Amino acid sequence: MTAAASSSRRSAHAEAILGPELSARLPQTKVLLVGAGGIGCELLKNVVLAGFGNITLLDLDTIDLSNLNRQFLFRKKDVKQSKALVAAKTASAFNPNVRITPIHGNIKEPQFDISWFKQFELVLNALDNLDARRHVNKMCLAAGVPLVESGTAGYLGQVQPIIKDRAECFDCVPKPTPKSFPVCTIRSTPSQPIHCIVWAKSYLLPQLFGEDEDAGGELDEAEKQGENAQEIATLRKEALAFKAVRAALRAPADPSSSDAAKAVFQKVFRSDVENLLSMADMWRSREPPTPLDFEGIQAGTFAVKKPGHANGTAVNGNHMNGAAVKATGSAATEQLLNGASSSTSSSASLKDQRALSLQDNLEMFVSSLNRLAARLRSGKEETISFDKDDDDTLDFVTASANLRSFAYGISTKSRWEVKEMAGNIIPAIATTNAIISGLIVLQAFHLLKKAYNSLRNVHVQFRPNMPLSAIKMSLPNDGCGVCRDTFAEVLCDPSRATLGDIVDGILGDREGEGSGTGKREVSVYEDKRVLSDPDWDDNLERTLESLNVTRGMFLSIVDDDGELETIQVGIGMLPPNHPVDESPVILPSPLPLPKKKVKPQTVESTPPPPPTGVKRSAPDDEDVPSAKRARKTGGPAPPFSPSKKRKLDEDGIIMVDSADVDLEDADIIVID
Ligand SMILES: Nc1ncnc2c1ncn2[C@@H]1O[C@H](COP(=O)(O)OP(=O)(O)OP(=O)(O)O)[C@@H](O)[C@H]1O
Ligand SMILES: [Zn+2]
Repeated sequence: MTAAASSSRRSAHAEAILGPELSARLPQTKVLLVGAGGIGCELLKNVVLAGFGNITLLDLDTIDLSNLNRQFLFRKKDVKQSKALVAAKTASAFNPNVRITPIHGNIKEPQFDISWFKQFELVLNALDNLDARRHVNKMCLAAGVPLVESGTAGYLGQVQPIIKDRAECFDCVPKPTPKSFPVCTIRSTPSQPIHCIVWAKSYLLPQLFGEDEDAGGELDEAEKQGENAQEIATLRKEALAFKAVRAALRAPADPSSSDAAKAVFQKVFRSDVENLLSMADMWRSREPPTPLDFEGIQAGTFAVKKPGHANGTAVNGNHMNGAAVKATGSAATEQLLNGASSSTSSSASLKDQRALSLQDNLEMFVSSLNRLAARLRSGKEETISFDKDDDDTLDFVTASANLRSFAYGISTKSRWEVKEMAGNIIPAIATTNAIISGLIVLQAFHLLKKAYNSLRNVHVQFRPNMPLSAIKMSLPNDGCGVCRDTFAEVLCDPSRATLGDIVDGILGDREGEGSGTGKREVSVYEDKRVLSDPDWDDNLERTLESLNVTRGMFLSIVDDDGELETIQVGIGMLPPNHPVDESPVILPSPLPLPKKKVKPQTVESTPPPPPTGVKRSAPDDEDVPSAKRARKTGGPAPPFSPSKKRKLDEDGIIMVDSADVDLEDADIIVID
């Protein structure tokens, strides 16, 4: 058979389904796939077999052994190789006519700017995190390229076509916080195993093995600002106590000694619990905790009441909302006998899945703490953070969480369960990825054909009588702070172009037809940094480079009267042949003309203009004076020190300050 005949037989089915026009276009259609993981591998196979001929595949990661159960373009020999490169190589063999360009990189890198995105007719996302999804959403809006967004979490999945001005963008609907726990639930009144696990992973472990934070300075500041003095005194006492145990963990010691472990134990499972117990009000309507006794547990003479039943938990996966999805946690671990050795049911024979007794947990606590301390003492690591695949940290979190559960009468979890919960693991299901990848391609066809009425938001759901639901597209949210902006691109040399060149250039003089909106009162931001406002123009004469504004970033020009849409100016690079003696700025033509805002209230993103006042000037000694004026967020100080709170936020676990939250209600873990 000739090559031509084989090729026409290969595409016969696709042609029959897609029709001659679309199938003739596909070999030339340039498509970008972002992510070569669970969805990405399936999707790449689909787009190659559907007949797309020019595919760019981008992923920042290398192949892990654990990917092989569902990422079928990879084999064992490929472990540690670039996902993009291996996937491209494997899938190229499915069609000799396809050109796949793999890129091993992060989609947020500056070279992937608006101009770069503009080369594609279509972008398909197969990502696993909100941050990257938000970024691609914005870049596609700015570049005017349609996007198909997707995500799966266990049995659930979603596909969302996004096209500027015609359908909601990824940010039109605020995403629910993945998980949120009131700080005091984690800190003082845990009632579920997950509360103890979060405490061990995101509070205790960083306190002992994370960066040494000068809580003192922050507390001084909080005191000056009139925060509750008693609370600050308690926090100060606690910070000092932690300083002492941190020092003990780092001091040279006999590796077989359990002194440091005992000191930590006495502090967190005894003194802190006793302190809490002394606040009688707290325990009027809930069971008081029991301080634990180190020697008593070791000797088998110490007993706590039997733990109650815990509910299943919620964990967070790569569902596109970043929302937690309820996973049916295994039944509450068996009621444990105090100090007795573990039960030996058949399922418990697997080492990681057995239920751990109080004694087992104490042993694991001491040994893991000593192992972690030895790592610090060896000088190879300065800090240690949680990693589900790091046995020492997993043991420590399992044991600490379970000991806390014992103190609070909560059921405990096996090491296996803790790994799943602390590592935010939802078992990925290859079939869901396959269904979603098929649906992505169907939506991609609608976009290519401009069959906008056929576009659908599709959900794969856990409902046997209706596993798929397809919803007509909603129009963009007028309050969306992302897709309601007006986008433009400026090509410039950041070392020569000033902020004023860009802002004045984009606003234009308004004398000629289509020449911008003219001079008006605006504030300029880069992300959350204020670079100028009507009363503060010092930065306008500075170069973008000196303001740390570089390729790939956006300058947001916000109308101070709040009447016109914000202009988002993407910073791109001058063409290589641009003469050096010419202006270092190429403005878009025509200049962007932002529309009147429908509603002044934005959902999120673009920060509101700061309050204007007297003219301020930037202090001379500051490199980027504007950074100082970044928006302030956050309410009253949480019981964690502010920097600790930030840490927890970054960790993906949001602590809600619960001063005015009803505890019973707030205990609910948010799920999508
Ligand atoms: N900013 C980014 N730039 C490029 N690729 C990204 C970015 N963020 C995530 N990815 C890629 O998106 C893919 C998502 O795939 P998936 O959800 O299957 O995750 P995974 O890392 O392969 O699996 P698991 O998290 O279960 O180990 C990953 O391969 C990841 O490397
Ligand atoms: Zn939007």
